[in-house]
Parts: sequence; structure tokens; C-alpha cells
Amino acid sequence: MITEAKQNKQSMYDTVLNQFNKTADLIDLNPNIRRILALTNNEIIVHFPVKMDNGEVEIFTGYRVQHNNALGPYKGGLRYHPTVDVDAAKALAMWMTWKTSLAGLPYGGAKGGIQLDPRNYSLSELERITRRFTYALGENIGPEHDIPAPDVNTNAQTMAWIADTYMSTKSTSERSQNQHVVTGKPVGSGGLEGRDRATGFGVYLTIKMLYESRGENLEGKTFIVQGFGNVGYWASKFLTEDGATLLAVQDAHATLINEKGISVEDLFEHSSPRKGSIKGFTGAVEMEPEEFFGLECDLLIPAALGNQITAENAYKIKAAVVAEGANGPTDAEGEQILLQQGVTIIPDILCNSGGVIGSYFEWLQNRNGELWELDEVMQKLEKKIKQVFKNVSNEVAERKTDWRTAAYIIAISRIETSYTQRGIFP
Ligand SMILES: NC(=O)C1=CN([C@@H]2O[C@H](COP(=O)(O)OP(=O)(O)OC[C@H]3O[C@@H](n4cnc5c(N)ncnc54)[C@H](OP(=O)(O)O)[C@@H]3O)[C@@H](O)[C@H]2O)C=CC1
Ligand SMILES: O=C(O)CCC(=O)C(=O)O
Repeated sequence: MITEAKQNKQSMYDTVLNQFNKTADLIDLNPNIRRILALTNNEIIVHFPVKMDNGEVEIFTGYRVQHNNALGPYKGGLRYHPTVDVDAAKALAMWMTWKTSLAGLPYGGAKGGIQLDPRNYSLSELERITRRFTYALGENIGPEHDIPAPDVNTNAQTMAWIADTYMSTKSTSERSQNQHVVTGKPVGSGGLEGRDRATGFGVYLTIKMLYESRGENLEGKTFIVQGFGNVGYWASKFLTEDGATLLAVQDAHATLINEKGISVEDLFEHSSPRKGSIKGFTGAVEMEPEEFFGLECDLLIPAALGNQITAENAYKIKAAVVAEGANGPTDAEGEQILLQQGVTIIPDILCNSGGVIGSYFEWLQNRNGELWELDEVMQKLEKKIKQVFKNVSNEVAERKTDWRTAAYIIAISRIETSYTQRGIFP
């Protein structure tokens, strides 16, 4: 309902650079490392033709931005959305670098996608578009070089097409060694049990841990969620199973409210066959989209696009906690207002890091020829997320600062240490 970056005064790229510069000043980051991290390593733009169902040829533009690989291969999702452009991909790639570093994963950061609205294409057109995009990217991706994953409007099926296309470019004997060129694949094609819910689980767990650190729990807490896709659905499911109540949901087509609580499973059943849209759900009523952020609730979860919380709406927010399931949902001005209002923001690079941690497990599973069971995955995920949360929480306490600043200090300091240890910069 609210549109992304371009229509806002600040772009996502402005938002991430602002966050980075603030931290670089705070930690007195080595000036050479600062110059490197303020730029992206590679910005790949490909144009490729695809034959549509009606026989006509359409030309698409795809992007892959590789921000930094000081800590390991580039890692990050692919987004299919009309707002995808090089600036959006640059911002999202930078967030991946901070996120993988914060989580202590042996990865750098990348992001990309195609500028299109998938609703305008049939499934077979989307398959052909994805396969041609993969060919066009060529060796710019690879299992030890740059490993894509799902993001907005892409899913396990998209990843299966990419893996299949990429592997088909290899000799028969090398194919199986290339399965980990993407993560988030379907279980049965090298995918990891639990990767589907990993991001939403991380969102839930970080919220739960925050409340626990204050001697509270989720029982009786009310929340609202923007975006009811992979992240919004799974986060809502885990939260309601632990006693919280979902009051309102917003997607690109509707904003729904039910003060008695919305059934997450019923809403999911309703939305799945409708290409994800929640519109028309009878277990809630439609409300004005502009009133969504101002609803009385304990917790707000933006789980859709970037730059949604801005100077125009932040002052309306009543929730005491904002848990960033989405990447970059709060711009610099929005954040300033929230902090002044005493709102705790669980920052994206911590809150939604369960996804890339799950991807790391899938990558290891494929690399080592193993099959991990769901219980094992969820236990490992929980342990890792708790560890990352604790690190940030300690930094918050030590520095007496907000959660994003604390998370950025850890993430950027780790990259600085790596460059320094390698002796590149005195
Ligand atoms: N998938 C993952 O593992 C991870 C995702 N993220 C981030 O989480 C966010 C959501 O990703 P994911 O759940 O995978 O994406 P999905 O494509 O599964 O879902 C996106 C959701 O956002 C909604 N949405 C899109 N545009 C708007 C808008 N203008 N206003 C309100 N709602 C809107 C969509 O509604 P509709 O269906 O009507 O278009 C849909 O409900 C993104 O920021 C992504 O980068 C972060 C880490 C990992
Ligand atoms: O799973 C991954 O590799 C990355 C997921 C992603 O795009 C993100 O965390 O924003």
C-alpha cells in the first residue's frame, strides 16, 4: 500500500549509507577500509530476451550487486519486483555484508533480482525468465563465489530453476558439486528442511528473547504485520503459537483488522491460492491503509519492503517494539523519531538473520553431501540466533546504545579486523 524507496524522499541506499557512516564515525573505522566498504565491489547489469507465451519477445533487466567478500563468498537473495534497480540492489547487498558478518558466517554480501511484476507473467514465462537470467549471469554466480537465495517474489521453485540451469552448464561429472550455487531450494532437490521457516523463526525468536530480557513473555502481546509472505507468515505463526495475538495485516492489496485476533492459518489458506494476497479474507475487515502503523498494539513487524517507516508515519506508531523482518524498513528520519519515542527497534541485520543462517546450513549440507533433519536444523538455528542476539544485547548494555548501532559496531568491526589481520591496511 505504501510504495518503496523511489517515492520516498530517501532511497534505501541513502538509508544504508547513513547507518554505515554513523558507525564508521563511532568506531573510528580505518579510512581505507571505510572507502572500500562505502563502495560495492561489482555491479552486474544484464539485459536478456525471453519469448512470452504469446510468441512475442520481451527484454528484461536483471541485477546482481556484490558488495564485499572480505569474509567469504558473496551471499544474498534475488528479488523479482518493479522497484528492483541498481541502487536498491546496492543497498540490499550492503545489508547482506553487515548481516553475514554479524552472524559470524563465512560470507560476504550480495543481492540482485529482476525489475518486473511477477503477477503479470505465467508460471512457464517465469521459468523461462529465470533460466535466461541465470545464463546471462553466467559465472558471476557460483557455489564458492556468489550464492543467491530467495527474497521478495522468489521462492524454492525459483531456486530450483536456477540450480538446474547453472548445473546444466557444467560437465556431467561436475554437476552434483554445483548444487550449492543457490540456497533455499526445495527439499528433495538439495534444499534444507526448515529453510522455508528460518527467517520467520528468527524474527519470532529475537522478539521472544527481547521480551524475556525484560522479564516478560509473549502471552497476551498484540502485534501487527506488514507483508504476509514468507517472513510475515512464518513470524506470525510462531508468535501466535506462543500466545501473541495478530491484530492486523497489510499487504500490497489490502489492510485487514480483527481486534479479536486473526487466524494465521486461515489467512494463509485464503492467501496461498491468490498469489499470496490477503484481500477478500472474511476473518477480518478491511481498514484504511494509512491508519495501519498507528494501530494500538505492543509490537509492529514490517515484513515487506524497504523505507516504510519514515518521518511521515513514524510519529503515529504506538507499538513499543518494532521488529524488522524486512530489510531496511526504517529510514534514518523514521528511526530518529522512533528512538525519541522510546521504541526499541530490533534491526533487520539481527531480526531477519535466521534466513541466511539457514542458507548457510543448506550450503554446508550440499557441500558435505549430508541430509539434515528438521529437528537438528531448528536446534542449530536456535543456538546460533541466540548467540548473535546475546552478542548484540551485550553491546547494547556496554555502550548504552540502541540495537542497530550495537549490531553495526559488531558487524563492521569484524570486517575491519579481517582486513587488518591480512595486513592490507596499516
Ligand atoms: N525470504 C527470506 O528468507 C528473507 C526475506 N527478508 C526480507 O523480508 C521481506 C519480505 O520478504 P519475503 O517474505 O521473502 O517476500 P514475499 O514475496 O514472500 O512476501 C512479500 C510480502 O510483502 C507484501 N508487500 C509487497 N509490497 C507491499 C507494499 N507496498 N505494502 C505492503 N505490503 C507489501 C507482499 O504483498 P503482495 O502479496 O500483496 O504483493 C507480500 O505479502 C523483504 O524485505 C525481504 O528482503 C529478509 C531476510 C530473509
Ligand atoms: O538466505 C540467504 O542467502 C539470503 C537471504 C536474504 O536475501 C536476506 O537475508 O536478506
